[in-house]
Amino acid sequence: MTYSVKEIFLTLQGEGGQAGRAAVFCRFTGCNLWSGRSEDREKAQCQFCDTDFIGTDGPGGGKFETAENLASAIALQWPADSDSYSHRLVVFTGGEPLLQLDDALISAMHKQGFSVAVESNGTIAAPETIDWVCISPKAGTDLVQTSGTELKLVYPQPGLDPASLTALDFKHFWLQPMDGANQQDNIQAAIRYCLQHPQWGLSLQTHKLTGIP
Ligand SMILES: C[S@@+](CC[C@H](N)C(=O)[O-])C[C@H]1O[C@@H](n2cnc3c(N)ncnc32)[C@H](O)[C@@H]1O
Ligand SMILES: Nc1nc2[nH]cc(C(=O)O)c2c(=O)[nH]1
Ligand code: SF4
Ligand SMILES: [Mg+2]
Repeated sequence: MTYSVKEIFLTLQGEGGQAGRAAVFCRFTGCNLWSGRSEDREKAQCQFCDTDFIGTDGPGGGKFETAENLASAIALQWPADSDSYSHRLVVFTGGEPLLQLDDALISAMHKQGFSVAVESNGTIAAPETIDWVCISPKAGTDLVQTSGTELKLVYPQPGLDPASLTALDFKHFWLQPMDGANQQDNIQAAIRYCLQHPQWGLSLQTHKLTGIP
């Protein structure tokens, strides 16, 4: 299949349980919960997105005809230093990566020596061979992927109480303050919630604090 990619870049994972780790990010084009156009935001199922995932015009973006071609483009971003080989990590995100991430691409990344992580909204089942599954549920949508490595809830979301998620099969539970107009209030609210509900930890978007991509 042909993969549509907005951008590919090396950075530090900014969020969740792998925050601080070097990773190549592959951001796929397109999402099933929003068109990505500002004029459609009010009627979208997900209205707080902080990301441009339209088109293939970002750094390293484009159309990739095969899994092997895309895997090679991702691997080229990793530092050449041989000591770093065992730490190879790719994070597939978007947009919604599970619209495109398939067994062929996961397998091609494993052949290149990469651990494979995904950031998904949980409305599409994740292939079982993914090494690190981060699910970030969205209010008013059907959660299909109810297990994984970490559940990262953008907080607060009217209509989605964290307590309704705590019985799901995840190793880690994070509250990530919603970025936007009320960010400072949202950070304080998330801190208060974590203090009272210790199953939850705080996930700050550290790449925004440091100004890296
Ligand atoms: C842009 S999304 C792409 C992956 C996938 N579509 C999803 O929603 O999980 C990457 C991460 O950013 C989070 N996110 C998006 N907008 C945000 C915002 N305004 N504040 C905090 N986190 C946000 C998402 O919940 C998700 O965990
Ligand atoms: N540094 C960095 N970490 C991230 N973790 C999740 C991201 C995403 O947009 O999916 C993201 C991102 O865009 N940048
Ligand atoms: S589901 Fe993810 S990519 Fe899609 S609009 Fe929401 S935050 Fe953005
Ligand atoms: Mg992001």
